[in-house]
Amino acid sequence: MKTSIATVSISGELPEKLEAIARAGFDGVEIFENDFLAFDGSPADVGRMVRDHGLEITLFQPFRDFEGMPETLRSRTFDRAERKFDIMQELGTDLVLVCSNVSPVSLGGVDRAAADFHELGERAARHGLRVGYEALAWGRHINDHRDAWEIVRRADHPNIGLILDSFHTLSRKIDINSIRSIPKDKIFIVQLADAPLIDMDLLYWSRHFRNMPGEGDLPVSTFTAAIAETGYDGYFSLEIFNDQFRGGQARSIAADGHRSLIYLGDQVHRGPNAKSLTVPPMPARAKVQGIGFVEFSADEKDAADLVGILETLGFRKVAAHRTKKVGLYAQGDIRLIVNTEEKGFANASFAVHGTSAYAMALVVDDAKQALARAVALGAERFEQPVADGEVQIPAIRGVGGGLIYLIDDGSDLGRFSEIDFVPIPVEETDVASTHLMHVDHIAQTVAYDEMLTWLLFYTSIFETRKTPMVDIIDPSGVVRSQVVESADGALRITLNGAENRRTLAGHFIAEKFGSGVQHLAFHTNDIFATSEGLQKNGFKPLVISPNYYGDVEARFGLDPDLTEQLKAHNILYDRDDHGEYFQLYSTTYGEGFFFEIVERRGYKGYGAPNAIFRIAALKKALRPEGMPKVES
Ligand SMILES: O=C(O)c1ccc(O)c(O)c1
Ligand SMILES: [Mg+2]
Repeated sequence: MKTSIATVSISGELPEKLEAIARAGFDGVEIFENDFLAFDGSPADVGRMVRDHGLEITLFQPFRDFEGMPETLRSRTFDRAERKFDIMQELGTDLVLVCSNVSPVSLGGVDRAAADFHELGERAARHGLRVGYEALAWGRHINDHRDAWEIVRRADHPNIGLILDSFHTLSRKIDINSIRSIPKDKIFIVQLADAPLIDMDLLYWSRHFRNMPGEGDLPVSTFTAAIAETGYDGYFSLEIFNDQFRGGQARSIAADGHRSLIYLGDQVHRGPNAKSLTVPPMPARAKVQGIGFVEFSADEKDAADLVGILETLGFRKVAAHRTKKVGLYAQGDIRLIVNTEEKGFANASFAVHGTSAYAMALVVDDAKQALARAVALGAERFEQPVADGEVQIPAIRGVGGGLIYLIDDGSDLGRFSEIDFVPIPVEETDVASTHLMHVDHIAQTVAYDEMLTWLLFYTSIFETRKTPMVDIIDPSGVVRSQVVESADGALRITLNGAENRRTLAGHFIAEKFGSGVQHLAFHTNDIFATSEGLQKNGFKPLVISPNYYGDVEARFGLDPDLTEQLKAHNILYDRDDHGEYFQLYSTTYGEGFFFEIVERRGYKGYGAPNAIFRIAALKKALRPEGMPKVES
């Protein structure tokens, strides 16, 4: 496969778009007519600029309202086409996209349209050009690729072919099997776009909500597999009309687009009957076995406070780094690292973001393979000098510039804590046991327009899936929440996208100077026993409004004794088809970081219905005692 993207998919002026597209690694670019019209250079200038970036123009588009025009308008339509042919020759591209006619005056009839295309093919051939026909999902007479294909077939001209666009086919739920019988040389190019499932007018949905393959809910990989089965191995071109992308960062949108195509190619290539698709070789998605550790960067003063909280949570210092000011705290399978080094990446991260959980380690089957896949998908590798004999753990940059370490059990990477750390002998302590077992989930807060970037990042590199987006109501706005999780729950990451800085999540991003881990949730098998241990340790739970408990009792028909217990321990409750969920929160630490403790009795979700109460309580706790509310 070769990769291309339409200029319409990216924000900025044409030169900026091309720079971003080239830098992201695309082979080609579709020139959208409006981008060309708004640019004050000649078509030849544009062509040169594209080629100077090492790109090829895959097509020029769109040419609208061509086929089936009544006689009076027909000859003008052909004249219009001739003018486009001249521009294309100057630009240096041989393909134009004709989308199906939407004009109310256009006439139907497959043979009439085929005759028009035959004639257009003759004219295009004189210029050495080709014409691809695409069925818009809202075309007046032609809105199904099967009908467009029939017209192309009847036009019977070597310079006339078909353009398939996943959005138009999938938005109308057209049978994908119908693609398999199209000869590959009649598919002139394939356009790809995904979209979230929203029930709305097709044209509006298409023009505003498309997103990169893998970011939405359409079966784009099944569509692409059907195309690969024809033997087609040409350009796959992203054509993404998206309001958010138009206003976004050109470089990151382009990078996401390239990642989405490479990931899609890899997925399709791994399936049956698609071996003719040429894709960059890379290891399969990494299966995550668990969270190896979470690392905080802090200065000495903040670290003392943080360690104090960790102790109330029942953690104990179990090892100290051989050469660095780094301590390892553990409980059950949970390992937390507190790094107070005055140099290196952790310190740089502290300087920018303050105390934060800036790194996490994922335990995978093979860390080197996982790293190779991440790098093949455009992730940024991270390395910093290590002392002699210490382990260089493979790492990539993640959310907010933080780190994701990749460790495995098959090499020294899994034993880094034995190699780099000196154990601290177990002492008698008066810290009560709190029965925390493993990290249940890691909650990362990101700017709203980064949500799709990180969803694609995690799902393309690791064996995970994303859950549908849910809206979390914060008293000051909406926070969009979406989960990335592995099937067995070994990796669970909740991504929260904040649209404004008055929400708890938005405040966190503003005060921390960027995205990052906002809370860590630990699992217990007995939340009431945990709560008792926490109380003994002086842990300060987040106090939940008493009104909550009356409602929860009524909603779920809870035994009043249970409600009383929940209330006494400030535990939130939820239930789904699989079971029950219990949640207990800490108050906030610093600018809105907190801990959560959960008990899942079969429950699969994340307590979204409780978020509004939790957020209200956290915001109350964030405000200094007696101070009026500053934000509104
Ligand atoms: O929305 C449109 O008009 C439009 C134009 C050209 C395309 O290739 C397309 O998929 C949609
Ligand atoms: Mg299209």
